[in-house]
Amino acid sequence: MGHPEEVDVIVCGGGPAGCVVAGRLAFAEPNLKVMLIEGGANNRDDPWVYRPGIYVRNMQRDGVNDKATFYTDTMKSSHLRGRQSIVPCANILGGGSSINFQMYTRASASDWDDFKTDGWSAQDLLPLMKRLENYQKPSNSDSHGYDGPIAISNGGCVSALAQDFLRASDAIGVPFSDDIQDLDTAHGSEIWAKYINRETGRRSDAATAYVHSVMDVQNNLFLRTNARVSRVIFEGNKAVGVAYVPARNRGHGGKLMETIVRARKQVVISSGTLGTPQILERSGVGSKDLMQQMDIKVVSDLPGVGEQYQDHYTTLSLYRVSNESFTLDDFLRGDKEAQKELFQEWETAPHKARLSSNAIDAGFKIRPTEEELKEMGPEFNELWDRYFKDKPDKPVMFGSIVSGAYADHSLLPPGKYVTMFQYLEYPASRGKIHISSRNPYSEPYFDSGFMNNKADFAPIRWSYKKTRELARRMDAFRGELTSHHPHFHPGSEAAVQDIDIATAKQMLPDALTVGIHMGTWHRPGEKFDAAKVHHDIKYTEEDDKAIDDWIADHVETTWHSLGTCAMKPREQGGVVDPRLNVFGTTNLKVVDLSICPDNLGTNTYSSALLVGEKGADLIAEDLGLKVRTPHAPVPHAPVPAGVRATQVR
Ligand SMILES: Cc1cc2nc3c(=O)[nH]c(=O)nc-3n(C[C@H](O)[C@H](O)[C@H](O)COP(=O)(O)OP(=O)(O)OC[C@H]3O[C@@H](n4cnc5c(N)ncnc54)[C@H](O)[C@@H]3O)c2cc1C
Repeated sequence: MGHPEEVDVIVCGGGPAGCVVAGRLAFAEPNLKVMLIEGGANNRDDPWVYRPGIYVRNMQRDGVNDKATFYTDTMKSSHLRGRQSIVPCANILGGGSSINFQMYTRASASDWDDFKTDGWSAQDLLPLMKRLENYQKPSNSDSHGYDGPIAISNGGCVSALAQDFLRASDAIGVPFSDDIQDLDTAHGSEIWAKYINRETGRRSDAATAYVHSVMDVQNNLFLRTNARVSRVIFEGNKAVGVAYVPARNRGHGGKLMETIVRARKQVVISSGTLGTPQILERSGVGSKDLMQQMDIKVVSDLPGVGEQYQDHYTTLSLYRVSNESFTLDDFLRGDKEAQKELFQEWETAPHKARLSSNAIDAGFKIRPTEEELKEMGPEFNELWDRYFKDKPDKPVMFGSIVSGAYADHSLLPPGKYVTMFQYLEYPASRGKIHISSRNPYSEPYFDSGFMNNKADFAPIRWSYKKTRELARRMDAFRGELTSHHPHFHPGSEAAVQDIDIATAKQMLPDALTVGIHMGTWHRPGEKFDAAKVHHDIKYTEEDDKAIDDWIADHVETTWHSLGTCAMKPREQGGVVDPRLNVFGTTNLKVVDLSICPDNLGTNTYSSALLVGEKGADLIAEDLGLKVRTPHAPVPHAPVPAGVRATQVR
């Protein structure tokens, strides 16, 4: 069917927030014509999307996999010791939810309250948090929902390493809980839940849940993919449509091939934290000075557009584990037998296959003790007093274990690994993104801002030590992979201990070099025994400096971008009002994570969905409609009516 040239509502960008808005509005009123325009490809029934265990492939950057766009810092950063950071974000229908790691967590109640915006407190948003969930885990918390389109479960399997992690967590003072996503708990560990449907084994992405579901039963939702929105069309200050170009710039004699679609009622920008400010600026909404430099007519002078970029910061350390452990390493490094076994398992019984998991089975949220705070320096302590002290529901760091190396396996020695992820949840550093030209194919000016506030070093240093202590107390622990740890002085107590001799001999029984001695180059590791680990490693000032250098050299995005079009008063640099209207315009809203005025301590898919649900309600209200629940049936994943998903079998 051809596409209409005029519709009622246009949604630009098919990430989680955009899919929720488009799907909810179209389902609310079959006579309302809604168009969703997405820059990437359609994700429908793509096995490289819906099989949960293959997600790391989405981070390949080989020119064939185009499911992600890679934003690189324009300038080298002195805060990263002269390095440029890279932030991949989604370029596919479903946005981040089609390529992300599927880790389910939620923001703390105080995160929403800290927005200090009418209608956006945690209490206001709780019904919407429930509305979006099909929670498939047992829980004592009353904060989850059971009839929504997004499935949350433990996936098809939970590895034994997760239990090992949880026991070791307890040993370092982080207690186990059955649900730390209750909006309150800030110090505890759990079996980490996943956006995977327990009944089908499939990834629970936002396009399948909100868009394909509606397109299966109605014909008022028009989907345009591989189409990049270049700008919003205004009549005066009123948004009346958008122009888009083909996603790939394939010549056309140097001319822009723009197609224009008109919107009778509303234009919604949902192109994500890094995409949305670029569309606004190309449309004349942004800093007046920048518009004038780019020769763009100013529609609304909003200097806050593209500013206050935030993320969470990841460092990761790799540990060796016993040869008996199940990890994804052989599968990931391309071992034919391992791949055949796991893919076949998926084909026969996807709901209980090892691939219907992300292999990230356990994790924790942590806050420092009074003693630990003393070690964390004046910059972090000042932030602590101002930001964390009186908000006991805010964790400082998350940690999680991956059963396998999250790394390029061609660069690793053979063997089995676990990855300890350390995530800084509320960095004090800030970055920015702005267009460098009015041409939609031009690279923007991007400054991730990573580590540009010194307060961010101490909590990452602290959590590196914590996860290291945890790893050493796991029964499966067999050493630390030298290349993925700080470079401590070889004489220091903190010096990294690589694989132990017993495990190395088991792994390579015929090798002539296992155990050779060449001083600090090669030294056989002592046989390891977790039961003998009773004290924490003591770090010197020099060791701490080695950790800080390692952080500057390696810290990267957690792919949780937010904040570049903040919902706050215009005079404070705000871009949208509490109803998500863009200041100085009419019929134009922004609905995605760019609207967050402050950080959210969570893996952000849940928050993007929530912002989408809130945006859908606000637009429905503007149009005199009401969102219908339950939503249209999700393809492959029917939710039996009236029975809690946790009780269905
Ligand atoms: C690699 C990765 C791993 C992650 N892991 C997790 C995880 O495990 N758990 C979790 O909770 N969260 C995770 N996240 C974060 C989560 O997926 C995001 O926070 C969420 O997707 C943000 O939603 P959004 O709607 O704001 O924007 P996005 O998901 O960024 O969606 C924006 C959409 O707009 C499109 N777009 C951009 N520009 C244009 C344009 N000009 N025209 C048309 N379309 C455009 C993009 O292609 C994209 O589809 C991860 C994200 C990534 C990238």
